[in-house]
Amino acid sequence: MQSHSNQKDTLSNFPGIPPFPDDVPTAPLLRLSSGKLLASDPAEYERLFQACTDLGFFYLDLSDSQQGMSLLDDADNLFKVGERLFELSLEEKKKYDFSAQKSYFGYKAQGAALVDKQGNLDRNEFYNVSKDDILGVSDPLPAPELLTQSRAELGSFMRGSHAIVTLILNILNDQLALPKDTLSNLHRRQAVSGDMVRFVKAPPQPADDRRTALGQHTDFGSVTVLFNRLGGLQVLPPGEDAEWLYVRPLPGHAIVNLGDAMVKFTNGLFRSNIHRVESPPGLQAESTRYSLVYFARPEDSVLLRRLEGSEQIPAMEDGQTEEEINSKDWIIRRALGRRPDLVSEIDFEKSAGTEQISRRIKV
Ligand SMILES: O=C(O)CCC(=O)C(=O)O
Ligand SMILES: [Fe+2]
Repeated sequence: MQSHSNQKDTLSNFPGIPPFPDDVPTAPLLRLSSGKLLASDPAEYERLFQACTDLGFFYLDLSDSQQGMSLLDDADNLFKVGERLFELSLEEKKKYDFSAQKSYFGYKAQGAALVDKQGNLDRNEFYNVSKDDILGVSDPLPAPELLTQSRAELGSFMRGSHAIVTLILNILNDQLALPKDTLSNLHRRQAVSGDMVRFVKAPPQPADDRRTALGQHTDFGSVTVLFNRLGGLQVLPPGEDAEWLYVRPLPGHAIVNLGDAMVKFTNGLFRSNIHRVESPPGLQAESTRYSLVYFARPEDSVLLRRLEGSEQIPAMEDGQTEEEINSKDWIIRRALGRRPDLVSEIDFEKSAGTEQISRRIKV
């Protein structure tokens, strides 16, 4: 179905953006096709399962299905909204920082979070928009006028992203031979959850002082759908001597990764890969980096524990215990635990996710 010229288009750079360099090490992510997954192609199902067990990160080609194309259009619209959103004054944006109320939605200024144990601060700003707010599952939070005007675009992007997440969950459910709809029933679109869109902006860094913009972490939830144009995202593959590798942004594709919840549900069968954001490589370092993310998380009350009902999910080992924590508490602990303005003494271990499992290093 895909012509060669189409393949070439998807590999070229984004228009108007300096090229991603050819001489930096990049991660060998599998490229999956949304068209084939939607058409229930068994080989593509198998590749999805592989990607989720090996790396927990993959590209999803959205240019080869109607549903994918429409999500790409929605993402384009929101990139424009994101640029305008961060142009608002810091004073205005800070009105929407709700972290003091233990909410992870709203604004986070640059430098509000630690990137490492040495105390270095982050170099990007976020704005998190709740899916429940936009889709009418919960009451709307106060928001800048621009976001109020963009509710239709946000809703369309959220529905499109949630549909892709549900497709992925249903295929994984099938591959694991879990009882029908086990995974999707933990992620119902109209149920209360931490699902959200994140707008990210990282300004260019001074040439003599380029540092980590977003510290290494695993995502907290289930499935993340990420749109990048400039490089800078890096992943740490499994293993003792692993080195950080860039993820090259591809036009027409989303970057999809699994989060901690999927590791817990499958007792470590699926991976939630450690990643971070550095200054963009090569000529791209001079540009402002924007990204757009949809985070799907389990519904708030879901316990993050091994699922019953699949022979493929490893049994608990003798002496292995599971913490009793639900999705909502997990997200708050992880998300706000590294904010010096909120926590008097930061405990990196306490706010950690599944990094240790992700590294796949036997101790
Ligand atoms: O900006 C990016 O490319 C990645 C952001 C990210 O990893 C996150 O927000 O969790
Ligand atoms: Fe992330």
